[in-house]
Amino acid sequence: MSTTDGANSNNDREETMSQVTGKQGSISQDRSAAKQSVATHSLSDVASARRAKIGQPIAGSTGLEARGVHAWFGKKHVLEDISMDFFSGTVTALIGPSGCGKSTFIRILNRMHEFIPTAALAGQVLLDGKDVYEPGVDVTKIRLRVGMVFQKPNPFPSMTIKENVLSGLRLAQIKIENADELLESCLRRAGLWDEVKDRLNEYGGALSGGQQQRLCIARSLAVNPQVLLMDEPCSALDPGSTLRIEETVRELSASMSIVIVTHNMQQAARVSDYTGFFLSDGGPGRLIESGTTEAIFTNPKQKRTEDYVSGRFG
Ligand SMILES: Nc1ncnc2c1ncn2[C@@H]1O[C@H](COP(=O)(O)OP(=O)(O)OP(=O)(O)O)[C@@H](O)[C@H]1O
Repeated sequence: MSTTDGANSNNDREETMSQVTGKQGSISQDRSAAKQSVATHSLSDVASARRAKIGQPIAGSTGLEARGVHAWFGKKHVLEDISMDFFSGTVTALIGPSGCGKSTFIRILNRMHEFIPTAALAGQVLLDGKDVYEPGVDVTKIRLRVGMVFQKPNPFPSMTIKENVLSGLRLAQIKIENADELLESCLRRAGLWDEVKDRLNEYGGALSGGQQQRLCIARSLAVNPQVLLMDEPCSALDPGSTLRIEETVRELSASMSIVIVTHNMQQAARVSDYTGFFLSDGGPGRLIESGTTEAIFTNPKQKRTEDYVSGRFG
């Protein structure tokens, strides 16, 4: 189908949005005004959008901001000039074809990129206005405030369910008064309590894949993160477990900022408030467009975004 045919193109976009959300999308008939520059949403846009939906933003937190981020592996430039805002109380999906730098970008957000010996970066990542890459910043504290859930569930196999949830506290040498209360609250927030409350001393490895992933989410929650980064958290899971994790993401987003990398357009549309579309045209990955998820799926400014969300490539 021709992508330059306006009528067909609009029909395709309407179809895409109704496929991914079950709703009819409203399509702008005129794309001539589309800007060629990268669109980013400001913290105030995010805040006001979210305020309208769920009330006041979380006190004491201004969120996470990436400013002009570049990344390299050795001499290979893999990310170019990425700026995005992630406000508390919102979910942002990062989408784009394989290899465009989504995982590298979220690893930069909690200083995991520097684990790789050839990795380098430029730019700023601000957490509540302070650069996490400033000299003297305690990296362990950043990783406690900005937690991460990976593609493959990775509970500690030789630890019980209870030990897994509380393991982050032990590693960070945080002492707490009432471990059992915290254990229950984390497992409840991760949507796993009812399934494991009578099995807390069994090994984490005895759980199903979906349960293991929710155990990993509970483990992240125990150290009370402000931001949760999720790198394709459902790609190894069946559809039922995927929906359960998506419900958990929506529930958790009331109290933190969540950034989720996903190849699943339906998932991006179901769980996120904002979406960023990344693309590499052979060179470094760039943020082609970001905005509200509804705008990205129903009325993208860039043709490449439209082509990607319509499944024409990637
Ligand atoms: N450890 C590494 N060493 C060298 N190059 C790497 C390394 N990790 C990633 N890259 C390269 O960096 C680029 C971005 O990779 P990245 O994994 O961030 O992309 P992605 O969009 O998350 O891909 P996918 O959707 O397949 O997970 C790719 O060209 C990849 O080959």
